[in-house]
Amino acid sequence: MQPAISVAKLSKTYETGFEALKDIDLEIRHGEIFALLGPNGAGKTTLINIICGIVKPGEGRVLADGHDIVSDYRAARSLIGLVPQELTTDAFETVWATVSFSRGLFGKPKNPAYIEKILKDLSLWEKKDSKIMTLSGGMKRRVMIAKALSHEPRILFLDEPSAGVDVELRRDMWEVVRRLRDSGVTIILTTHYIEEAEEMADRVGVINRGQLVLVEEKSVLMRKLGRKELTLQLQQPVDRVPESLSSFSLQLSEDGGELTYVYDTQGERTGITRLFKALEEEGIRFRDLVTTQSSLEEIFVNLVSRRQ
Ligand SMILES: Nc1ncnc2c1ncn2[C@@H]1O[C@H](COP(=O)(O)OP(=O)(O)OP(=O)(O)O)[C@@H](O)[C@H]1O
Repeated sequence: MQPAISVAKLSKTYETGFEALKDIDLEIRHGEIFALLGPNGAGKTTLINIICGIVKPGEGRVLADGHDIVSDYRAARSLIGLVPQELTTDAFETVWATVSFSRGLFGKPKNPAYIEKILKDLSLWEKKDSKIMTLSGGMKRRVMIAKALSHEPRILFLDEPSAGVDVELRRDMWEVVRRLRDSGVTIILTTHYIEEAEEMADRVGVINRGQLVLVEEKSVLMRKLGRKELTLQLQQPVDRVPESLSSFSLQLSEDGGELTYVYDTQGERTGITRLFKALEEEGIRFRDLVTTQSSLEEIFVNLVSRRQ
């Protein structure tokens, strides 16, 4: 099966000479929620806008379910729905008219039953005859999603879905997005909220200064996050780790004064009790200990700052 989206060697330089994307390779799988994480100005919107045909690509190639987004634009675009960062709806139209009109733009025949379904799924049914300007910000955002879904796309892009949205509504949005994924829609969302990526994504990509610096299963990232380091400051330095402690994969500091042990906080056993017993048997005493744990936030900050 073709990937939902395939991006190969994609670069983009704006007319100002600014290089917004550098040599991006990325494949999005069918049915996944992919979170593209990155600081302001990293290139997230540029990447999404290129895939959705709003910004012209530079070098490279983008396929949507095998269709080239330039040479086979209509086929590619009809597969894609985009919920942009800014709310862009006609304030004087009703919810029903706005969403139906969007469907028409894609040349799709009228399908009131389908429009009814998406409005109900997004809890907008009661508001179908309300003018957009009378809706709350959260409702307006739902309308944006309904518009993006109006032509039955199989791939949905959400650009910063929870920017400027309160915590409650954010949780609501996550629920909506999950339900869409369960119905078979592939979701790509951009965010700079690490919490959002943690909560929602099957895979996470980190983009910084136009480069994709990491793509990883969230579960793998979380396992890395579950790892903790225990550092023991020894009373007496040792010149090597004794043979009897080799099964613990300890790291000895250069001066021999510190031993570091990495363990999994989510594992059934951390091995710490066994380690302490083995140390005692070897006559190795410590005067202090420190534990540290890295968070997704820390991994993210490290990745981003390393490339400043
Ligand atoms: N039309 C344009 N002409 C020149 N530079 C642009 C243009 N559009 C975007 N840029 C620049 O490209 C860089 C990437 O912008 P982009 O909007 O893709 O970032 P982003 O990761 O989506 O950021 P944010 O989280 O702030 O939305 C920014 O430095 C931006 O100023």
